[in-house]
Amino acid sequence: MHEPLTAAEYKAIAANLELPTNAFIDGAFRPAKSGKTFTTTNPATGEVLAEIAACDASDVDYAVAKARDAFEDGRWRLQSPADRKATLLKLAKLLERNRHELAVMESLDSGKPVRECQTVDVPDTIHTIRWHAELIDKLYDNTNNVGANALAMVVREPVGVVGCVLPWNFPLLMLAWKIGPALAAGCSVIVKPAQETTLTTLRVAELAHEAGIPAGVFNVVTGSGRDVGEPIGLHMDVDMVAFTGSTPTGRRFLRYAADSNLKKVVLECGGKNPAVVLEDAEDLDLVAEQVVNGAFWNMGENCSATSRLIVQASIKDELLSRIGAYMREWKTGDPLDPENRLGALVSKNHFDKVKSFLDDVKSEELPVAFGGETLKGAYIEPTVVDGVTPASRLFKEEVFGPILSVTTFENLDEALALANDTNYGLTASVYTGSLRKAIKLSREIRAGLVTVNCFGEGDATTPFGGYKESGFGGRDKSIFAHDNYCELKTIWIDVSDRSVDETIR
Ligand SMILES: NC(=O)C1=CN([C@@H]2O[C@H](COP(=O)(O)OP(=O)(O)OC[C@H]3O[C@@H](n4cnc5c(N)ncnc54)[C@H](O)[C@@H]3O)[C@@H](O)[C@H]2O)C=CC1
Ligand code: BAL
Repeated sequence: MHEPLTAAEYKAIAANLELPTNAFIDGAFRPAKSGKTFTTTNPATGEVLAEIAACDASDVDYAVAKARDAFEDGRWRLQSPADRKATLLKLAKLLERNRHELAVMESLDSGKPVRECQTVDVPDTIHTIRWHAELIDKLYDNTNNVGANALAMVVREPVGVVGCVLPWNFPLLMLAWKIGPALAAGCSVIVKPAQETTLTTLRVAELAHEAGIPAGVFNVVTGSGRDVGEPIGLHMDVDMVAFTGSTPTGRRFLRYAADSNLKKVVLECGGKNPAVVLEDAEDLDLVAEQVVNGAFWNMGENCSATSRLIVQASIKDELLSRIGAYMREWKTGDPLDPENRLGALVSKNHFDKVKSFLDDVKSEELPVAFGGETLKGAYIEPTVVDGVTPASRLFKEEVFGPILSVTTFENLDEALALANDTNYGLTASVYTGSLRKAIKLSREIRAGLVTVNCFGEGDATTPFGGYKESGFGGRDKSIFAHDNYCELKTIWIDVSDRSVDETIR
């Protein structure tokens, strides 16, 4: 069902797309109150795609008021679990019906290869919504064993109005990671997509309305971080913010919460993720394939991207030659051509940031093993840089682009020290044929997700999020994500003899 189409078929869909341009509040598309707009462009061509409503604090206030009304009157949260589940499953079906349109819209707006949008982003988005829908009527509240004199219940209640502030690298999927559990829990949401990638979020809101999610429950307020993100963060009537993006902006949300109503904050931020390859790794072809996938999937615009290859010195040359062979399969070019595995970077600004790392590589005279050049437009060749030491900016800072650094080690302790030599702690991969070493490294690397002899983000059942400056307050995905969007309430009822009516006794 999610097989890619041909380039000609994708281009035909692109030519006939109707693009949403207004915010979606209280069940309807609405322009910004100010009437202002911003331009969204296709980063692969520079072509203008649409003028989108540039909302501000007054639109946020309106959306929060509508979301609060919806929450308080219970039009969603008080529906039976079976009814909410049915509506979210209907949304999953509508996403499936519109899968080609969504894949093309995502590709045009972000520069992502349509092949990835079609085979990864859209199906994973649908699966995420479905997984959280299916969870709704399978959760039980607790009755605790507190003895004969009391009845103690611990029940989950939806946290309330949730601001979901999203990044541009996986617009559909990050939307699903937030709204899946939030809507399943019974919350109302105000989604703020990244300005670079607004289109698919608006389309999903429209489909959610068609599926039967009541007005006011799923709102999208479009605009900049300053004009929309900040007012959400500072709002006194927003109960929680779920954020994915950079660590500096994540820090701001903690400040906003401290300066307003102590709203709950869950942050999923950056990474500087190592792949540690030991000389006893059993299959170097598999390692090369996984490292290339980890480093260059989504142009490296991925918080979980493998960005530091930490390899035992004795096998470095052999591994690099196999990595080079796999890289030949990763063609860069027109995102609407399903032959291409890398598309354009998301914007000229971001291209300039990633290019600055290539400029550093040149000025530090680091050996470039593969790639290293920019291509016409916002494209950067997949690049592998050898001989990188912990002193280099490339070893320390998140690149968020297709550049992999290579550093060697001699023994396990050195490997572990290099892997942990970062302020981040999101993901790591370990490649070894020794179970003992795999367990030692996966337990001692300080990261929220460690994959052994593979690269990936787990599936819908496993939590995703980071240690250290990669995350705060909770995890995305899995039943743990559902818990983020719930408050726990204890109800303690005295059932001791003294409370029993004498006439009944
Ligand atoms: N998943 C991740 O870990 C992501 C990491 N990044 C990293 O961040 C770098 C910068 O990318 P940006 O798009 O600037 O990320 P960002 O963290 O600034 O943006 C993420 C979201 O926060 C909003 N935002 C920005 N400034 C805000 C503010 N002052 N108050 C409230 N909301 C605000 C944005 O509009 C967007 O919706 C990238 O180069 C990459 O290194 C970017 C996107 C995703
Ligand atoms: N890879 C999914 C999470 C992120 O990049 O933000």
